[in-house]
Amino acid sequence: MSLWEIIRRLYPYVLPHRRLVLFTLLLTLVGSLAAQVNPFVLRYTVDTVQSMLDRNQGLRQGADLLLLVSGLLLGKEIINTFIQFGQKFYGEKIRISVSSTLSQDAIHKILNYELGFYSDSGNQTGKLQTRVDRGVESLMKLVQNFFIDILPLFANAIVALVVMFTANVYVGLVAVAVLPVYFWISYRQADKLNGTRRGLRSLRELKSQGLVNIIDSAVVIKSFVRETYEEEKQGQLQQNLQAAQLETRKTNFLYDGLKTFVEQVGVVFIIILTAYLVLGGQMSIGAIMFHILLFNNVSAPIRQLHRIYDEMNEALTYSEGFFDILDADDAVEKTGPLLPDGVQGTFDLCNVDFTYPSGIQALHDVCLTIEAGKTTALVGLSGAGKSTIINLLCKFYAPGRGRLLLDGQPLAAYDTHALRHRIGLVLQKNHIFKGTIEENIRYGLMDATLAQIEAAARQAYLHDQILELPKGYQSDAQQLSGGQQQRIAIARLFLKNPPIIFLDEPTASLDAIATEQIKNSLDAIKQGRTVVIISHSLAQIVDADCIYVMKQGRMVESGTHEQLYELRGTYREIFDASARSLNIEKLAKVMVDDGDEVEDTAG
Ligand SMILES: Nc1ncnc2c1ncn2[C@@H]1O[C@H](COP(=O)(O)OP(=O)(O)OP(=O)(O)O)[C@@H](O)[C@H]1O
Repeated sequence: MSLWEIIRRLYPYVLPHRRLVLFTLLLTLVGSLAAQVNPFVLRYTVDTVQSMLDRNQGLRQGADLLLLVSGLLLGKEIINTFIQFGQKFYGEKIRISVSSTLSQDAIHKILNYELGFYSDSGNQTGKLQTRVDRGVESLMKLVQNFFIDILPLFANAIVALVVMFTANVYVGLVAVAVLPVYFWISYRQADKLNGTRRGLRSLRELKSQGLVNIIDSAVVIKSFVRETYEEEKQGQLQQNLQAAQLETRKTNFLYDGLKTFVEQVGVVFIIILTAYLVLGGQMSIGAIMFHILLFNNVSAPIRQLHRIYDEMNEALTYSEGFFDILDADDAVEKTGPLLPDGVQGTFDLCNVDFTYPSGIQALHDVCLTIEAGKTTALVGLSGAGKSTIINLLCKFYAPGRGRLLLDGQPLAAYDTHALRHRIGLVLQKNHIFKGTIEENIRYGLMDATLAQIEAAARQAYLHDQILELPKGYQSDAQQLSGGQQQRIAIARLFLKNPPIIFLDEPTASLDAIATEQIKNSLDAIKQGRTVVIISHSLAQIVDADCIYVMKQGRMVESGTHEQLYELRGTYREIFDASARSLNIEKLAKVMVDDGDEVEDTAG
């Protein structure tokens, strides 16, 4: 991305603040004129003092001059303080507003992209976060630099150069002659730092990620007694970091020294030239001070050049990744005009193929019908493609080939948000947001009353457990156990009360008692609704109106439990394996013996 392109992209963001920008520019102009006051005042002072000395005048006659000079310099400083405050404050104001609009735009876009966008290798959670943070940060540095550094410093330099040329063309030429050398050294410095800084940055990221990983995997590290191994890994990183830090410092010291040398050579030339002109009677003695101070105004911005160049490079590097996020228009979720208000909930998949963006083909020529108002179960071994079907039914992804219909209409033709309002989804692992239990359940219906939230929690068999917590519904939801968090997800479903329900292993992380309670609750909510359930637990699926059996992305069998059992195919294989893993024979025997005992006692 070129600098021009960045300016073009930032323009609409800065445009709403045009008055502020104009005001800041005006302040910059006044500031750059004020910056030239010192050289003029000092030249006047030196020349006047010189002429007073020539006339044998002393301190008494010079008092007025001192008063005037002090007044001028202090007055200028007071004005300068206000100007600098204005420049920095308004520059910062523009920067902060532009940065929050940019971040908000990125969030808006990301929220509206389809799921495939997140699973793209460049957009995985951490990477996306880094791209947004780095992009906004580097662009903002550019905006900030422009108003706070680049603009004021360069305005000062240009005004100072003009004054120098007006005073004497040769002096102006000496000042200009130093600039290319200065530019070249700064360019070399920035170029060299660019490489080392990038290395330094990635090492810092690795280091901080390393610490996060240690905390996340503390249990595994400790249980395998790998503390020394992890410490050595971090130690190596630390050493690389130290080397990179030292290299950056070394480069800076070297080039800064060179620049100071060139600047001083410039000062020496200006002193020699001005002294020559003074001795030749072409200038007053005050011109020496005058030219040195003006040259200082010219070289000040160039001293910052490598930093400005460096930050510009950073903006060029990171802004591309950031604007790519804003520009991913083809990833925006597709929607249609059809409102699903009266939908019955009959889904038809005909010859559906589906491949994830990563290239994994999860479904091959799948045909199935999910009947409205009935419970359909999807059964199959891990990775068979069951969750993928739910992903397609929720419109998280679109099928690659084949037809996907809802009530006879293509699913793609439905309004995506309206459709999702009618769907309730409970997964094996549901996200619990940072916040209270009440806030987390409320996610199912944002304007629910506390009574409705409590009722939903009761249906999910969570209410009594919440009341036992010291802060009740205000407790931190992320501190709950896995099973309790699962019940929050189920409470959300009860609160949302949708006509279509997709359950993907809804009771996987619950204990036996909770599983039974939730099963009873879900059985109640299932009545009259379209339900698709995925479960490895037989108890959850044997009652289903229709069971589809999947194997390696293909639909291999379908029917009721009894029909599939008799078929002696894949379903029967899974069923028998489940029965064996549950040790059903022994459990049944215990239950029969227990029953006999009860009968004996009764008899
Ligand atoms: N987001 C994704 N990106 C890429 N591939 C995926 C994604 N989700 C699933 N897959 C792949 O698609 C295939 C089917 O996965 P799916 O989750 O649908 O299986 P499943 O039958 O639900 O399995 P399980 O019972 O373990 O949940 C697997 O090979 C899986 O690796």
